[in-house]
Amino acid sequence: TQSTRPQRLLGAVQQNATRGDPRSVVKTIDQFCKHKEWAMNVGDEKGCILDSVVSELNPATVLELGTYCGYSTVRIASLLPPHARLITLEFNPHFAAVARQIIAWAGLQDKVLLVEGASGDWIPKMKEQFGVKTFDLVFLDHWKDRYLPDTKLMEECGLLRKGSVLLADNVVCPGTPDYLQYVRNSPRYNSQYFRSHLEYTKAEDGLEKSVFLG
Ligand SMILES: Nc1ncnc2c1ncn2CCOCCNC(=O)c1cc(-c2ccc(F)cc2)cc(O)c1O
Ligand SMILES: [Mg+2]
Repeated sequence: TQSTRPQRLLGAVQQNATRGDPRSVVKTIDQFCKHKEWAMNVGDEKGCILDSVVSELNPATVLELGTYCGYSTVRIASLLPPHARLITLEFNPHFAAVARQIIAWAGLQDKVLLVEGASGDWIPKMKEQFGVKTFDLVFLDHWKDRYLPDTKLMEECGLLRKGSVLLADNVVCPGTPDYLQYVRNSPRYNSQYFRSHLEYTKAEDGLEKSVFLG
């Protein structure tokens, strides 16, 4: 049977990256996507912005919506303090299977809980299922039309506290206009746009960082 792009990406990691070395996993994926096949990882340019937000925040509890192959999962988890935890939700079981192996190759499986399913189903169950109180950081990188409803759902479920940070990928390309309008106009958020480029291309894209004010 034909291999899929995520499987080819996993193969590249297993052949070229050093086990237990997150930076080499990240570098290998970026090389693959620049020189072999484009894939929808946040990429190295936006990835550096992600790294700086994570490092500045030093979060104890992180939620990632949309794991894909685990590229941003590895970037985030590699910067977390020892007892911090990252919960990442992936809808597509095939993507999840590849991501588990990439996260394990990076040696980060003890910091990461990968949950398969739709964000809308899991967000209301976070507290009871995983003992989460609130998230210090949420990285939104899943279906672009789910950013706004899931943000409202997180508010309603009491998963955000004063100072919680939402960091959203692709707010320009593919674009999340309803989400942007909400976080930029709501008195409950302080929002800031970090201009960048769509991963591995020259097209404009960026990350929106929104601090929940409670
Ligand atoms: N737990 C969950 N609950 C609900 N839904 C979920 C989920 N987990 C996953 N999903 C489903 C969607 O996951 C992937 C979403 N990401 C993208 O679609 C994406 C697309 C591009 C892109 C593509 C083509 C272009 F031409 C230009 C840009 C770039 C990006 O950086 C992207 O992130
Ligand atoms: Mg993205």
